[in-house]
Amino acid sequence: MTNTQNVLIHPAVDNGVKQGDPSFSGGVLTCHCTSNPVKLRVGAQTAHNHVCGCTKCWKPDGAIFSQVAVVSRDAVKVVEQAAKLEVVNAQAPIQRHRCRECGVHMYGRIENPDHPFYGLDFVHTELSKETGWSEPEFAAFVSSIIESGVDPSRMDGIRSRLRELRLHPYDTLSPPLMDAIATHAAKQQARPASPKATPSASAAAERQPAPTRPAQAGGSILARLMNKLFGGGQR
Ligand SMILES: N[C@@H](CCC(=O)N[C@@H](CS)C(=O)NCC(=O)O)C(=O)O
Ligand SMILES: [Zn+2]
Repeated sequence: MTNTQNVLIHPAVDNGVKQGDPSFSGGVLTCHCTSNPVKLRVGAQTAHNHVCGCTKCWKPDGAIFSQVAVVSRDAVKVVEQAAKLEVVNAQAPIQRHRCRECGVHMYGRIENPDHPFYGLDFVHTELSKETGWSEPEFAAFVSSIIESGVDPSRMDGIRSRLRELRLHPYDTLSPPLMDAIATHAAKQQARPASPKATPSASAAAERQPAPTRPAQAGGSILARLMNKLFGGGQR
């Protein structure tokens, strides 16, 4: 059995995941500057909170995962020191606004209205003193921690620890989020997500070799959408 002792994920979960309060309605996130910190008011409960192993999400010192949740962009407002914020990468699908002094990411915004998650901002609720934020539910982009320098031999222990914490490890996003992305892709393709085959059509399909799709520049619509969603490796 894999030893999960001494496996640290993120300070918010290392001592057990603390359940959120469904009636919680928001709070203020503060950057790490000791003077004139940036403050962000998030006026709603978050959703889809998770730990993320990707190299792009902000992590506190020493953590191998970030903790990140989504909230409606309408609920997010910078209330102090907005001038200290800069966008990490304006080309990335998620435009992460960080404090240029302490480096903490205050919020990530999707500006592309065609993105499946348009309308949602990404926030790190550990930056708030308030308790009751929605709890992390799963672990995303787990294999990506190797890109940050984690030795691949540690992956079994890390995945076991995540399971112990009931943060199911996925190498992309959770099934509900991947389903939302695929549903968006299917709609963009202007065909129903689950076309109903008539009995005669499916019998005919069994007799016929599978039709080959015309080659599309950049691959399938889902592949292109995934590229648009997660970017092409730029930081
Ligand atoms: N393996 C890549 C994965 C990066 C990635 O796709 N991150 C996801 C989860 S945060 C994403 O949505 N990226 C979009 C973006 O960074 O704008 C890495 O670790 O850098
Ligand atoms: Zn991430």
